[in-house]
Amino acid sequence: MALLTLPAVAKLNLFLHIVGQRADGYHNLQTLFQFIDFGDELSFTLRDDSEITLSCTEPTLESADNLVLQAAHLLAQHAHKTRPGVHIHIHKKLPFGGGLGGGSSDAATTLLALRHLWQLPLSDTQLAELGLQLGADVPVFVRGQAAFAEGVGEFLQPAQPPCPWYLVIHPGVQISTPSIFKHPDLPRQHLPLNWPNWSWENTSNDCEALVCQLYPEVAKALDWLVEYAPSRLTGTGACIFGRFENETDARAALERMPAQWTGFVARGLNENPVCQQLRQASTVNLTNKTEV
Ligand SMILES: C[C@](O)(CO)[C@H](O)COP(=O)(O)OP(=O)(O)OC[C@H]1O[C@@H](n2ccc(N)nc2=O)[C@H](O)[C@@H]1O
Ligand SMILES: Nc1ncnc2c1ncn2[C@@H]1O[C@H](COP(=O)(O)OP(=O)(O)OP(=O)(O)O)[C@@H](O)[C@H]1O
Repeated sequence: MALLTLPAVAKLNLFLHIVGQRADGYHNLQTLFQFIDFGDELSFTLRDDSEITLSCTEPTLESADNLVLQAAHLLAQHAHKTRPGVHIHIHKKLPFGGGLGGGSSDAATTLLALRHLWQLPLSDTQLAELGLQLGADVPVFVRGQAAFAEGVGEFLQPAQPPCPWYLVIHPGVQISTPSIFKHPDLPRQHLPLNWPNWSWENTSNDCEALVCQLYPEVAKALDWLVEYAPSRLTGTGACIFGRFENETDARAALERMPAQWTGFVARGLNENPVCQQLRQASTVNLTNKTEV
């Protein structure tokens, strides 16, 4: 029986400005992160030995470089030697390489779940610092609040953007984040904005023009979606999202979406639901292995 079953939701970058580049090649960003109520699901079952094992509905992700295994092994370095082992199962629903932060969210949910199950005295700040070693998007999922982020994503200020309905479309291409950040034509000198003075109109995603040029299918999907709602690329793509005032309009657009793309409707969230669920789970009697 799964001891804990927890969500690992997606994020959107409501805007993404590249304001410079560090000496090590990483880019300094200004971005606004919001979660959406759609994502993967992770189940954690304690084992009788000390092994950490993984299964996934997507067989190609069942490997040692899965961010979930990396997160678990990283956290194990901070646990007592007698900590129990754990089997983690990922029910993958998020497209990978989609700019939705699926791998990062899975890693963050793993860090939060294992801190809870292994009862580790690590603060959110310490956990977010560990998460940053796994990926630039992990800290915001660990801290669990919609946020304006600077640096590579580690300097976070909580934010409360409006929570509209979104139609998220995957145009069927996979885009590697490093390939976009390495591209010579990527604009890297956006003038820093003075947070919290932002609006949809005075912001953008600086990767969007380049991604549309390199991947015509993304451009085609954006041209289609923008007829229904203000629309934008998330992260380095390939997913795009349109902002709707209500669910009915978002679902009506989804119904008309050309069949070659996949899409889903989701609500914006300013709190990562895994944090809410773990607060409730803290009352669970671990010795009885109660299911949550
Ligand atoms: C584009 C975003 O999704 C925006 O939220 C993130 O910044 C990307 O986060 P991520 O997928 O967790 O990316 P990481 O695994 O940390 O980095 C992948 C690669 O992208 C490049 N990279 C990433 C983030 C950043 N601020 N500058 C970069 O240049 C680096 O070459 C890095 O090796
Ligand atoms: N648990 C995981 N889920 C998805 N991808 C994973 C996972 N662990 C490792 N990866 C690897 O990470 C790559 C990027 O996946 P991910 O879903 O995080 O991309 P993304 O949505 O573009 O993220 P971002 O917005 O952070 O760039 C995948 O191609 C895959 O090889």
